Amino acid sequence: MSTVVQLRQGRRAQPRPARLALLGTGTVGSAFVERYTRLAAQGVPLPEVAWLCNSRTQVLGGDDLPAALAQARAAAHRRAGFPPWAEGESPKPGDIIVDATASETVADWHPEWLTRGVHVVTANKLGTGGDLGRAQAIGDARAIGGRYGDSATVGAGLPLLRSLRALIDGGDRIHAIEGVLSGSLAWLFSHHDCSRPFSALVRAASAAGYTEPDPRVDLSGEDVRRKLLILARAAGIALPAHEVVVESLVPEVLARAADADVDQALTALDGPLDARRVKAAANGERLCFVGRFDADGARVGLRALPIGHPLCAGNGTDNRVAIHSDRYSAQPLVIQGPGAGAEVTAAALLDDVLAIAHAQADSGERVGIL
Ligand SMILES: NC(=O)C1=CN([C@@H]2O[C@H](COP(=O)(O)OP(=O)(O)OC[C@H]3O[C@@H](n4cnc5c(N)ncnc54)[C@H](O)[C@@H]3O)[C@@H](O)[C@H]2O)C=CC1
Ligand SMILES: N[C@@H](CC=O)C(=O)O
Repeated sequence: MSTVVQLRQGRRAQPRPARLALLGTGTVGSAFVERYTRLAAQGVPLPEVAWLCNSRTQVLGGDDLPAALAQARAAAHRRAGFPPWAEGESPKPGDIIVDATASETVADWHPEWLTRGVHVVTANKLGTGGDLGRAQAIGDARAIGGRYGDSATVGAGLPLLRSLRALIDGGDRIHAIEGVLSGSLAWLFSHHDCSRPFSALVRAASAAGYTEPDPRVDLSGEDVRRKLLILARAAGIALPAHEVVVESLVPEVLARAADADVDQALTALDGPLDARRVKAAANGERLCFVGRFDADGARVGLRALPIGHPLCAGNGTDNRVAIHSDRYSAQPLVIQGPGAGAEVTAAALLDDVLAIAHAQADSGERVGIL
């Protein structure tokens, strides 16, 4: 074999390093950068962060990620136009998009990126927890294209989706899933003793990074609906969003408030929820926000449960979820642990990034080592 042929073959075999783009530099995106920086300093091999983007700007990653993050977060508000990441270089097959936004626009891109062989790792639940058509497009695209890391979308990385998929891969059918799926609502109802207004607790949960960017998404049951849809669809049930019966906690005046007025309008929660708390306590019950699907349908709402009820056993932001399947029919498989917070969510995103990087290395695909 001539030297030229050897050189050409050598070049072809050399994979281009995978690059990572972080979309979203808010609570979760910032925790992602913090954890990434810490892991990199520990010598964990990670794909290079090439870009950081938010709704206002796109900046290059480079060697000093915290500085790039600060630059992105300081960018001025922009009124209109394409999202900044849509105006720059397109990701290539093997690159990894980390979606730490709550954006419908970004979720709409998930199937497109996957089809192009770009991997998607997401904390944004709208991809598979929103419109059924989009969730199915993601399912089709991940079967032929990039990998989809969704650990952060349910339980903020608790091994829920992973366990569910392992049961299904092992031949089990899923009969029902029921549980406390909202970390912020779990925290709120475990702290709600009427000594402080419920609205003050909501502000505290928001400041701690447990709520969605708009806390009404949690309080309306919408966030739990999304998680229930993600679980049901992962179990093979093509459940449309409108078939989940949702009991919202949001009074009309809060639901209609403009974004700037939400904080003030939160006080509309105080009277009705104090009344429900007092009634439940008088009956020896505790308030729990529960989601459930089974053969009879799917339902999300606030329930008053006996204090010793297994779903009431968690603390703080704990999610507690029971999976009933063929092998777990007499007693369900129960998974419990912190289900909200920027650090656990960022850890779940990085777990998925690392799993993709390892799979790339194993299969000889593009792999980037920092
Ligand atoms: N806080 C938690 O415990 C958990 C949060 N999540 C999810 O993480 C996601 C992010 O939440 P937070 O960080 O609290 O939100 P945030 O509001 O603090 O940050 C959102 C970021 O997305 C950016 N963004 C919005 N539209 C964009 C677009 N079109 N293109 C690029 N960037 C865009 C914003 O500029 C901002 O930087 C949400 O989808 C949430 O549901 C998931 C699991 C747990
Ligand atoms: N707002 C969510 C955060 C995690 O998904 C919750 O309260 O559980």
